[in-house]
Amino acid sequence: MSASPILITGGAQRLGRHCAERLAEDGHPVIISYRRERPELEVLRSRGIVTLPADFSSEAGILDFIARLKGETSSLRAIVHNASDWAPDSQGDEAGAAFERLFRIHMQAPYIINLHCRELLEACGEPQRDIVHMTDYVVQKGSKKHAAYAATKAGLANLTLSFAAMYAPRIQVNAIAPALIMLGEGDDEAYVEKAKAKSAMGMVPGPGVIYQSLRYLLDNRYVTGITLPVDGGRHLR
Ligand SMILES: NC(=O)C1=CN([C@@H]2O[C@H](COP(=O)(O)OP(=O)(O)OC[C@H]3O[C@@H](n4cnc5c(N)ncnc54)[C@H](OP(=O)(O)O)[C@@H]3O)[C@@H](O)[C@H]2O)C=CC1
Ligand SMILES: Nc1nc2c(c(=O)[nH]1)N=C([C@H](O)[C@@H](O)CO)CN2
Repeated sequence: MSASPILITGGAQRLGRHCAERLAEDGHPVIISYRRERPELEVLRSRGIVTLPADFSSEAGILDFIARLKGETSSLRAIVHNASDWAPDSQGDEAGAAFERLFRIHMQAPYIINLHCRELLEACGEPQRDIVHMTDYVVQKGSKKHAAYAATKAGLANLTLSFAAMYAPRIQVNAIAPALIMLGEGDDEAYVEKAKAKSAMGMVPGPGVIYQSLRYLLDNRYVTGITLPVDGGRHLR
């Protein structure tokens, strides 16, 4: 029986792309979702990674993606809910719609996909099946500038507990809570120094530390319902 694919949502760039490429190098079939077509997707396709368009900002978009995913595969080894929008808080009339959009991406999409795709994970004939939620260190402390982002990631963190209890023992459900892993294109030197100083390790590690953490969860038969901090010791500062 051929191996079941691993799905990474939002896998066209940065952490998701890194993990997709490393998983493919490790011999796993990989499916990613993306929202915007771009040249980098051809590189992923050339490496045998299946790319499916998805926009999780509406329930219809979530359900449309699930239908196409089920047309692509009859089983899944794992689902990594990585898609995310680090949007700063909107002010005024925009605030409600912006909050709702982050709720859909960070909470409703993982929730509906986990419910509708349980059957794909159950159909996997391999010894282990996993769901991994990408949350964030700020779940623990909130954020003055990204309150809606932090709150919806906190909701995703709580869904980890519920789905771990619901799906045990056949499916393990865990979260990874990064802090600063990769910089954004517009980050200037002052921002970098300030951001690095927030953790005890004082560094910007890059996406390899996330793949190491994902690998740990995918390879460990006895871990479920946990959140793995990958934050350089933010709590120590
Ligand atoms: N980078 C970091 O330092 C940190 C990251 N994290 C978390 O780790 C994960 C990966 O981070 P990172 O790689 O920086 O993520 P990105 O900000 O690069 O976002 C990942 C992908 O999410 C997709 N996405 C955004 N909105 C939607 C939507 N409405 N529907 C479908 N897909 C959407 C984007 O797709 P497209 O590009 O195709 O539009 C994007 O490629 C995220 O969950 C993030 O919150 C947490 C803390 C720190
Ligand atoms: N979807 C995203 N979420 C987050 C990002 C990002 O680039 N995309 N970046 C961060 C920052 O690195 C933050 O951790 C710095 O303190 C948080 N979430």
